Amino acid sequence: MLEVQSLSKAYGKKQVLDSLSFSVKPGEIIGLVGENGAGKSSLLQILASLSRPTSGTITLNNQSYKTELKKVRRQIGFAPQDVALWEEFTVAENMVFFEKLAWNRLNKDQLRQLCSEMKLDKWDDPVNTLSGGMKRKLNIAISLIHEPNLLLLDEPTAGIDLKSRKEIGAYLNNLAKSDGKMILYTSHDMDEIRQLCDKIYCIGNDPFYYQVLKAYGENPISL
Ligand SMILES: Nc1ncnc2c1ncn2[C@@H]1O[C@H](COP(=O)(O)OP(=O)(O)OP(=O)(O)O)[C@@H](O)[C@H]1O
Repeated sequence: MLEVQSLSKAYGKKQVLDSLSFSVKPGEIIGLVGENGAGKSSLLQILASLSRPTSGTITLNNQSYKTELKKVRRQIGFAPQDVALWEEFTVAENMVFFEKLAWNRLNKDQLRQLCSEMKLDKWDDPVNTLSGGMKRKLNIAISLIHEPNLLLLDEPTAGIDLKSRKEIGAYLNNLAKSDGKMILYTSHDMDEIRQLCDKIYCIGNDPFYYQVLKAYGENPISL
């Protein structure tokens, strides 16, 4: 379980996140929504342990981000908004490269299987010949190599076609429901969020998203 207590983040004098408290249980998919600049990416970066909060506490499966960071990091998978891949190398070469940086060992067949589960079958193709959606799938596959418990995805479906969205959604749903992974996910697509997520957290001071989701009959939680 991920537990966040009174988490705040300021950049200089600019307060971005103000005393957020929430939790995520195994098997839950949480949608994070909010206007541009509300702080969604800032929150994911803090939860990915790439940035520090100004104040507040976070624990993952009872392990503290402050005192047990090494153990915590092993349990986190993060796919940032910007796709970071070796463009000239093939899908296979990228997977093998990132496997070398991971904590656990997977052989080539297992890495290929990970890509196939994402419906990414271009194993021998250079990344610079892939579509944006395929690159995003590869980014997610890479974030799963070390079998994290907590998966943080920053707009994984931005700018990709409906079929790939559905495939990514189905895959994430399976990861949560079959493997018990905790997934936090940002998107500006309300239909997708409503279909995929168990809970929706609205970040920021603007009540727009909250009101839209209420009008859809959802029960969003304002953080
Ligand atoms: N490293 C930084 N230094 C200073 N300000 C920052 C930094 N990172 C983010 N910010 C500011 O914090 C605010 C929140 O940014 P963030 O990227 O977290 O929002 P977001 O909700 O993810 O936005 P978007 O939907 O556009 O991706 C913005 O005003 C941004 O300019």
